[in-house]
Order: sequence, then structure tokens, then C-alpha cells
Amino acid sequence: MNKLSVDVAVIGSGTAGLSAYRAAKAQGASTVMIESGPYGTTCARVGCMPSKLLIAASEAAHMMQAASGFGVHADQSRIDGRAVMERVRRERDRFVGFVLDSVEHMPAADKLRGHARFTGPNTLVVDDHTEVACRRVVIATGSTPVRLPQLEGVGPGIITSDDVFYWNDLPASVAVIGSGVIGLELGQALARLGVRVAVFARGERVAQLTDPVVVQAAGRALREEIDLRFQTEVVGAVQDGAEVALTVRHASGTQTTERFQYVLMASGRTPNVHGIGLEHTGLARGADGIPVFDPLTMQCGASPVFIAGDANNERPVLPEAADHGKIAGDNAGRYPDVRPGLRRTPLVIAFTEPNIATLGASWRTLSAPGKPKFAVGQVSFENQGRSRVMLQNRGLLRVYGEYGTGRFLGAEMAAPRGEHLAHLLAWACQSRMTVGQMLEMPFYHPVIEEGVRTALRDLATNIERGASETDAADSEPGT
Ligand SMILES: Cc1cc2nc3c(=O)[nH]c(=O)nc-3n(C[C@H](O)[C@H](O)[C@H](O)COP(=O)(O)OP(=O)(O)OC[C@H]3O[C@@H](n4cnc5c(N)ncnc54)[C@H](O)[C@@H]3O)c2cc1C
Ligand SMILES: NC(=O)c1ccc[n+]([C@@H]2O[C@H](COP(=O)([O-])OP(=O)(O)OC[C@H]3O[C@@H](n4cnc5c(N)ncnc54)[C@H](O)[C@@H]3O)[C@@H](O)[C@H]2O)c1
Repeated sequence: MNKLSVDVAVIGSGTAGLSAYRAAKAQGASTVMIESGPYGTTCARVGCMPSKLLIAASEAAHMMQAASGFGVHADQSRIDGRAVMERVRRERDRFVGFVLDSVEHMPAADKLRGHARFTGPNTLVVDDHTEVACRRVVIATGSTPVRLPQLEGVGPGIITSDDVFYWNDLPASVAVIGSGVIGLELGQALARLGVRVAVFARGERVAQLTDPVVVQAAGRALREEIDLRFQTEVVGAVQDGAEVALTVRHASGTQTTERFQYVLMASGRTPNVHGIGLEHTGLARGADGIPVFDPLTMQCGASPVFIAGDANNERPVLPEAADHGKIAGDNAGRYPDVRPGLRRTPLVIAFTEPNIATLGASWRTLSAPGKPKFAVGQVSFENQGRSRVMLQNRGLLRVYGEYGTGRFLGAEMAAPRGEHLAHLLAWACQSRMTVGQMLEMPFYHPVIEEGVRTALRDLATNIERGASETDAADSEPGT
């Protein structure tokens, strides 16, 4: 067994791990980065980038169809599935290439290949070939798609998002299990590319939304394009040649069986904190097995162990993985002088159309028992000027504000160009602006942002009403 002694060991070379490695090195710490899988990051290989490439192709296909609404007829449109997937893989490989280049330029002594696991609070063993004595550790092991037990061992037709971006051609049909972010992004993209898609959901969840009014509006908008089947439970499946016969149970109790080329499990992701010897660290862990950590420092208790990215499941999206990694690596490098790092206003965007975006405090957080009442303003995009002009008049925006101070708290939306509206609102939220201050900002004409102004005016009115005419404590959200 080889022996290695370092100041900092970073487990994982994804976005969080790479950012932790750089930050620890910047503190002058001797650092090793350990990776068990392929280099290239989940985001670039099988996450953000290839999924957005597939969505971009689907938008092109959708525009051809939507054009007839303007009197423009793209007569002979044809989707070449092989060419679509070839571009997805080619461009994805280009993005992966940038990551591989940066890893290539790291000193060889700073990289170790193999599965790392703790054998003690300050020791790791890598694949039984190297023992690493490390004064500090950053766990940046990412997450893995949840596999449904009732679909285990069925056959090659049962897949996860990890498989989609290696396809050589578009399939004929896909059943998507889960109406979360992955299920809806991929489900809508594949449907727009001519694949027969059905999305099966246990409940009525729509991506990351928590506001029931926005959930309703988003579900309505998406249903225009996707065969979305709420309240269905997967019972089991059988691989039958090139197809999978999928059996689901409906809310009525009846069961139906349908055949698809693939069944895509999009039922969440599990943090990779199991099988890494955490039981040897003495760290306190939550019910989900994740070490208890401080989200400002990423430190696990008072220990020299830090946890970053999807592994801690705090906000499992790319920008947060990068921020987590920087904070964790910086603190691992400077330990025991641990400092709080920069955390930003929460922002999540699902690239469906309409975009589904949430920022700041969620409706669910604000509505938790014991929390003060809050005011709500809203706008529907169905009759919003510019949205109608572009034939993208679907969706709803709800904005939340604090009674008394008038401070803007957060928003949830399914909105045309929602990715941009969400940034605008997230910046206002992080700047701790009041609704009044936001309404003093410029709004051009005719733009979708005028819809945001309508929602903010509505919110301002409701805040005013709550503060002057009613006791805030008696008012319900939305009044
Ligand atoms: C389909 C899909 C689409 C997405 N789209 C978006 C998007 O549009 N926008 C967005 O912000 N986010 C998106 N995400 C989420 C984003 O990709 C993740 O939040 C981010 O990549 C997490 O980075 P990470 O560094 O935590 O994990 P990863 O990049 O997964 O890195 C973890 C690394 O640790 C390694 N590892 C694990 N265990 C060990 C061990 N014991 N020893 C050694 N190495 C180990 C793994 O092999 C892996 O390389 C998407 C995710 C998916 C799946
Ligand atoms: N645009 C983005 O930012 C983006 C895109 C894709 C993925 N991601 C990240 O990846 C994470 C994982 O995405 P996801 O869509 O897999 O998870 P998710 O948590 O968003 O959704 C999982 C869905 O699966 C359902 N589900 C859970 N268990 C089930 C079961 N046993 N049977 C049927 N349905 C079940 C849930 O009700 C939910 O609707 C997201 O939380 C997000 O952080 C982000």
C-alpha cells in the first residue's frame, strides 16, 4: 500500500471538488484530489450541458411547429434523430474537453485515481492501493440517480438521465418516471423532438415549485405539450424484446400496462455519502446519512471535514456546487481559522417552456407554521402584451413581500423567458430591495418585464392593504 501525507484531501473532481481543490491550493495547502469515475464533471458530461443541448434542438423543432401560428409555414420539417444526438454528444464532448484540459494541467502528484473511503477521521484508503493521511478533508462526491426497486433487474430498457446523452439516435417512445426538474426538462424536450413521451408522477409535483397556485398554472401549461399523468404509481415492468411493458397503478386503484422503448427513472438523486466510511469519522449525521454541516462554512461540526456540492444536498445545482466547493476548499486550506463564505440568494431554473423558476424564499418556507404572514402579488402571462405578441402567453408569476417593511422576499413562476425574469428578481432579493424600490426601476415597453411590474404593483397594493386596513397577523397569504 502506498502512503501519502497531505494537508487537504478532496474526494471527487466534479464542479465542487475542482473548486475546492483550487481554493485549498490558493491557501498554500498541499492538496490531493481523488476521483473514482471519469473526469469531466457531472454537469458537463451528463447534466446541465447535454440536457440544455437536447433542449436547444427541441426548441428548434418546436419553433417550426409554432411558426404556423404566425402564418409562417415550414412545410417539410423533418427531425433527424441521429443528427440531433450527434450534435448533443459532439458539443457535450467539447465542454467536457475544457474540464479535461484543466485536470490535465494539474500536477500529477495532486491527482489520485480510485474510490476513497474513510478508515479514520484523518485517514482515507483509495481503492486499497494508497493510504492518505490528511489533516483536512473535503467531501465533494456528488449524487447518483435514484433507482426504483420495482424496476431493478428488468433489462436494458430501464435507464436514467446518465444514459440519455450516449444515445446514437432518438428513441420511438419513453416513459418518464417523476415530474421533477429532470423528468420535465427531458420529457418536454423529447416530446418536442417527436418521441412519444408519457410522464408518470406519484403526486402532482411540478419541478421545484412549491406554490400551489403556480403548480396549477405550470401543470396546465405543460399539459398542452406533454402527456402528464399525475397520481400514478409504478408497479413494475417487464422487458419484452426492444420494449418495456410498464405497469402503473392509478389513483382509482386500477392498473394499466403500456409499452415503451425506454423507461427513464427521473425520481430524484441520492447524495454519494454511503459506502465512503463515514462511520469511521465520528461525525454527527442526519437521518439521510449526510454529516451535519454549517451552510456558511461547509464545516461538519467542529471537525476538519467539509462537505460541498450535491453530496450535502443543500441546493443541488451547479452554481451552488461551485460556491460550496470554494468555501469548503478555502476553509480546509486555512483550518482551524474557518470563515463564513459568500452565499447567494437561492435561484433554481428548470429549462422547460415556459421556464419554471424559483428564487429567494419559497412559498413553502414562508408558509411554514410559526412564520409571519406574507403578502402575495401575481400576474398571469396569458394576456401579457409581449408574451402574446410572441405566442408564448402561458404561465403565472407570484411574488412575495413582507408586511410592514415592504421587503421583497422571493418568487415562484412558470413564465416565458423566466430564466431572465428570475435573475432580475434574484438580484433585487439579494440586494434586499423593497417592492417600492423595485417599482422605481426602469421598465421598457413592450417587454415581458412589464408582467413583473404588474405582479409587483399587485404585491405593493396587498402589502399596503395588509399594513393599513388589516392586522397582518390575521391576513392569509395572497390577501
Ligand atoms: C440531467 C441533469 C441536468 C442538470 N441540469 C442543471 C442545470 O441546468 N443547471 C444547474 O445548475 N444544475 C443542473 N444539474 C445539477 C448539477 O449538474 C449538479 O448540481 C452538479 O453537477 C453537482 O456537482 P458536484 O461537484 O457536487 O458533483 P459531481 O460533478 O457529480 O462530482 C462528484 C465526483 O465525485 C466522484 N466520487 C464520488 N464518490 C467518490 C469516492 N468515494 N471517491 C472518489 N471519487 C468519488 C464522482 O465520480 C464524481 O466525479 C443537472 C443535473 C442533471 C443530472
Ligand atoms: N435546470 C436545473 O437546474 C436542473 C436540471 C436537472 C436536474 N437538476 C438537479 O438534479 C436534481 C435531481 O432531479 P430530479 O428531477 O431527478 O429530482 P427532483 O427531486 O426534482 O424530482 C424527483 C421527482 O420524482 C418523484 N419521485 C420520487 N420518488 C418516486 C417514486 N418512488 N416513484 C415515482 N416518482 C418518484 C418526486 O415526486 C419528484 O417529482 C434536482 O433536484 C436538481 O437539483 C437541476
